[in-house]
Amino acid sequence: MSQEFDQVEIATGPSLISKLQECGISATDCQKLELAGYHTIESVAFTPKKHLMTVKGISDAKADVILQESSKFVSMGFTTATEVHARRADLISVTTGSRNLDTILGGGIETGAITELFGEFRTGKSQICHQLAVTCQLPISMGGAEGKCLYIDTEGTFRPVRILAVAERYGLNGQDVLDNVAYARAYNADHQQQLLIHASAMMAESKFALLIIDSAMNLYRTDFSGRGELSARQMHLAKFLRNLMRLADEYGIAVVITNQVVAQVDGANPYNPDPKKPIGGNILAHASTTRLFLKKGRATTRVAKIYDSPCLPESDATYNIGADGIGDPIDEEA
Ligand SMILES: Nc1ncnc2c1ncn2[C@@H]1O[C@H](COP(=O)(O)OP(=O)(O)OP(=O)(O)O)[C@@H](O)[C@H]1O
Repeated sequence: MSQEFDQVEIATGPSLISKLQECGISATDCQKLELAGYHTIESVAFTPKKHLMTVKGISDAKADVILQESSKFVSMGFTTATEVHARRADLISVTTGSRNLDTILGGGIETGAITELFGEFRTGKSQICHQLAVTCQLPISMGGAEGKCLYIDTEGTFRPVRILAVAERYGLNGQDVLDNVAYARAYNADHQQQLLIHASAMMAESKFALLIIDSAMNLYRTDFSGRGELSARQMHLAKFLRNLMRLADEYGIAVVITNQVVAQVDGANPYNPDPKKPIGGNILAHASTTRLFLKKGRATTRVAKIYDSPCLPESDATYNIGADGIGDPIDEEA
């Protein structure tokens, strides 16, 4: 099975910013946009004018022309619900490796959206990320999305050997699979943000199907401390999440972020002896399309619960963390 995605032509995907030159936007202006992280016409079309004007060398009048020309390439008006329904039926999902988990997720991890995995330590958040880094490369018929993976690690827990173990399970060439995972370690919240600009440039060049941030909040917890910095932290986080959403929209990739939990002290349910809630507040809650709460189960099993989704019911699934990645509990597999 070939794992070469570089040669894949993106026929219906995003249009490169240089294409704006065909409508009279100068090469220099296209370069300025690229330097500011706008690599596709879609990214420009989805940006508010006031943000475009913050790009060095782009004046009020220029921003107007650029937005006007960009809008000709991107459909941004009304459409019928029938068309939306048909488009959603074609949506590709990436398998988690566990049939139980895929079922409650409506088929797997949705592309073009943000999925948040949150839970205590050792619940398998990073293991699921490693699993998805492989399965996103599978053919669509096998539950994949036929694209590469971009992995941003903020905790230093990325282990290529786990990728190799999962690749072997699916009969893929380990070396090819590793070559299709672009890895970066983020060292602080600014760097984490900056990496998204590189990510956007890479996605414009070749076909990526998945972006992982493991974990999204870790550096925010260390870089911003106390209530005094809460507002600055949330503003920084909001910008980061907006950029993540932009990438999901623009390139149709699946974005998976992991998150930690804290004990819930205020407004806790008296019937729940050990209430936990994800960190990041409302800003993170609203940015994630689907939130999955992971809990420990018996031995190597774990329980996932849909916590918040626009169209999935609240339901539970049990999965297993094995040597070859995520699967269903062993007795069920048999
Ligand atoms: N090679 C392996 N074979 C089987 N199980 C493994 C293997 N490597 C790790 N695990 C299991 O995966 C679990 C850890 O999962 P993971 O690191 O994904 O947790 P996490 O939720 O990301 O935790 P944290 O918040 O600490 O990062 C442990 O229970 C560990 O036993």
